[in-house]
Amino acid sequence: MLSFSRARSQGRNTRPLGGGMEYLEPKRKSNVMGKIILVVSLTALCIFMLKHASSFTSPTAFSRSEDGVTHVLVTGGAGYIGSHAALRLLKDSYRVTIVDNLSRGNLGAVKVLQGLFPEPGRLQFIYADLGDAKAVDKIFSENAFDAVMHFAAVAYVGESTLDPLKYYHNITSNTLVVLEAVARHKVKKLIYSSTCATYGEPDKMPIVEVTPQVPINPYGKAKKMAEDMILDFSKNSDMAVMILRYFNVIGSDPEGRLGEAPKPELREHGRISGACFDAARGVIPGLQVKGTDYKTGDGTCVRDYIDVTDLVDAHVKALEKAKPRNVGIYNVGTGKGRSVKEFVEACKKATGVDIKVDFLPRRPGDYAEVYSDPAKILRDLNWSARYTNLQESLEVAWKWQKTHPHGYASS
Ligand SMILES: O=c1ccn([C@@H]2O[C@H](COP(=O)(O)OP(=O)(O)O[C@H]3OC[C@@H](O)[C@H](O)[C@H]3O)[C@@H](O)[C@H]2O)c(=O)[nH]1
Repeated sequence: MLSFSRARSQGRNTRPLGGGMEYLEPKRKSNVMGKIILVVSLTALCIFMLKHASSFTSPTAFSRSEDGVTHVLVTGGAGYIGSHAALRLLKDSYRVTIVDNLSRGNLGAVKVLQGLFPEPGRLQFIYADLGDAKAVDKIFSENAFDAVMHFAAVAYVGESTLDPLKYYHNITSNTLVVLEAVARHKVKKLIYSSTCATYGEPDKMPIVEVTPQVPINPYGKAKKMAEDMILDFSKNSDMAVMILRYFNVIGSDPEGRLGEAPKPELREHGRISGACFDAARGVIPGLQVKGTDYKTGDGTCVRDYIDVTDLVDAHVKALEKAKPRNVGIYNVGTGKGRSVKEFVEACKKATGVDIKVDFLPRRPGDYAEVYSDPAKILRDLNWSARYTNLQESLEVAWKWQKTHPHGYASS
């Protein structure tokens, strides 16, 4: 049989096919013998490829874990939390497919990941909207996912009160599309990004997983609806489900590769961390603290700030420990509440900037105080937050912010 090296030495073109195989361009003017050899070689190549189909699939069709590598679909993987999760999964040798419509996420984050993991079969990015059920089904048909981590969602409490239909549609309808695809294609595991906002404003702190969920804003209500859809579906399914209720996520990759880069046009709805950094950089004149008359120690809202590195660690643990026909619901927080005023002081120290602060009336949709009891996740998944120093988490995030004044557009 004609070897590829000999073909090359004869000046003939070859190109990689993946899996260590190459496509051999036929000689233009060959004799009959040459043609026979070529046909035999290509037939042998085809048989070999069919037998080892998973190694030769195109870049838009990754395989399931038959080759020992678990394939995880990360929806919203171009976003802040999704990109950090994808990085962690890739570091842990998972195969990752990111699906994102880039409405809130950044292509720059995907490019960073592609630069870090360029090897074939590690990471693919598919630009698609989860609202497009046909496109989603095609993605599931062309790939074989072992697990889905469903991060993609709009996620600003303030915005949800101003544009509730966007939230109800994006969060519930898109989750339904994902669930239908998961069911049709028999994906074994689902890890869902839920939120402390589903609890609303409970009477008793800290919040445990059985604390009644009485959300008070459209964001929390839509997330609760999505949880309910997943729970109802899971009752007659073999799927392993983990629902993670995040508290307030901060920080960024300690190695400075990824960060939080919200869209500038959404700044008015932005989270406290983004607003603090924008104020420290001088992009906005100062930080607006929204509400000082809450029944809390200093009158500002209390939140439980969880570092994104810890959060993605919880996802990997959830993925590893998810069991068929089982649902795990976990709070992901530090167990410690900090007021907005405390947050601002920590941010001033972390950035070294004496941020100007203005005090404004309450923001609609806000609840006074939430912090988690993280005992259940420690007991079941052996997870606890390690980065619990608020200032240190903000210092790490600030480093990325300073080197990326225009977000990923700076890279
Ligand atoms: O500019 C700002 C932004 C926020 N805040 C205050 O800071 C506190 C935290 O607000 P954020 O918008 O950062 O976060 P929220 O608590 O509203 O929700 C956040 O945590 C739960 C997640 O699931 C949500 O996706 C996330 O947005 C609130 O009291 C808010 O009013 C300000 O005072 N000024």
